[in-house]
Amino acid sequence: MAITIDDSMSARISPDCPDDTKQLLYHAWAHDTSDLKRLLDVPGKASARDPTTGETPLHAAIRACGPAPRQSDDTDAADAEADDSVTQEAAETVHELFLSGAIWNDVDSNDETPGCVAWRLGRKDLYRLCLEAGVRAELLFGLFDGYEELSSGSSAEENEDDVEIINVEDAAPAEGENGVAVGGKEEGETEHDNNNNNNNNNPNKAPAATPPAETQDVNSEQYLASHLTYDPTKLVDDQGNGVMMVWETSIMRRSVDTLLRKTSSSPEINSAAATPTPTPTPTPTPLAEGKRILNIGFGMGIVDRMFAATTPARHHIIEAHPAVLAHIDAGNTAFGPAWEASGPEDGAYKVHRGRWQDVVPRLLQAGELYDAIYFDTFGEDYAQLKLFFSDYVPALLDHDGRFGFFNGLGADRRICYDVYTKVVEMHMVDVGLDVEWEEIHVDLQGLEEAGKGEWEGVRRRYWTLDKYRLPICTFMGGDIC
Ligand SMILES: C[S@@+](CC[C@H](N)C(=O)[O-])C[C@H]1O[C@@H](n2cnc3c(N)ncnc32)[C@H](O)[C@@H]1O
Repeated sequence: MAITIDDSMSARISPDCPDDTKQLLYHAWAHDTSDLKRLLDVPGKASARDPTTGETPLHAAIRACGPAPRQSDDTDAADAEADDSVTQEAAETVHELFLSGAIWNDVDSNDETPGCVAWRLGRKDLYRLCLEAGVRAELLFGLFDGYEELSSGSSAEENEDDVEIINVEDAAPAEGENGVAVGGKEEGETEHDNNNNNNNNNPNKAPAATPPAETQDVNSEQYLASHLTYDPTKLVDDQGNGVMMVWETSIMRRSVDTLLRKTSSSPEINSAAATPTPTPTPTPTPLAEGKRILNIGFGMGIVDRMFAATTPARHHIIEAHPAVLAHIDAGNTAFGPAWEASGPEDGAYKVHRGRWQDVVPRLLQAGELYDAIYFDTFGEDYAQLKLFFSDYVPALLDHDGRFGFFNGLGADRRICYDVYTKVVEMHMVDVGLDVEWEEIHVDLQGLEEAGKGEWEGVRRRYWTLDKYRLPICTFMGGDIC
């Protein structure tokens, strides 16, 4: 059920808001940039917040614009001009706030970041400013080696104890943005201890926007020591975290099709990731057989069953969790000893036991090279995915091969998903990889509400978006067709 949000000033700036914060919010709301600048004289002020509503100056500046007028032939030219001028003023205020260290992904009491407000109101230019700030902040965190994972922030109540906000300008010669890991998990010792309490270190299964207070970290070590439960529709750990769910089957299908398709037969590849366009359902494409395939993360074996059906020349699977390996050993899957023995030569079909971080160097040493690599782990942060595609993909992938990964980065919130898309693109370029995004529709029926439908028995709704951006990564100058 859609929640109605009251965007009025009286609803957002509470009577008990401290005076200095009130002044900031009023000036931001009025787009009074020059006076606001005067008030932003102390680091941290740009991210002050109303203790009741969580309103920050960024929220106020964006919210004050109201909904964007609908474009129609009857739009009054004078009204359109007036609106342009408001947007322009708001953009200046937002820009100034970012320069002064405003945090792009603080959430208010409606569980909205400033970017979420901009999107809801149809203020695309302001949304873009928030997106760009998020990308800069995340790249900056990367330079500091500070990835934990993109976080969509936490609720205002969780931030009541905010004490100090450090402006990253003090720490690095950047553009004055606050460093914040966007999309995910817990943060290190930064101001975002206060903002990003989403503790799910898993780029694949991204955290929910506002985790329950009892949410605990999911880290790789704990995950790999946890008890797992398989049922016909999902694999969950002993905290109830969804490791893999059957609703993702269509995403696995498209991933395999994209990695192994012989020719590009659909027009749906869309590299303008942050401004996606709807894509038609593709016609089935013929898949290449006899390829050399590496899949990291067995889970429910969904993607491996699809890979296996193409009769690969090599099919290597890396899996680290003892319970998943025991599930395979117990004969519950088609990937036991008989499958391993069925390969075209010794060792061609194999489940490599252990963490990919330990197994992959051995594969490299053995001179393995693959045509298709898929990466979908659990309990790991973005830094691990980045490490994999930066340090290992260039050595493991044949020159015209394709690499893909489960793209759940920041998938609990549109802006985090968009920020991650850009960040991944930039990091891939750094290592000579090109990424194109195929946008596919996700049927959200049964996925709408936490704890219900598909999410019954799963503690966090890690997917909320109706579009999945499927990455297709190739070497630059290569041909994805
Ligand atoms: C999301 S599931 C993979 C689902 C799979 N794509 C499918 O189609 O069913 C993630 C898997 O990665 C495994 N995993 C997590 N960390 C790993 C690591 N460091 N090395 C290898 N496997 C890992 C988990 O145990 C789990 O089986």
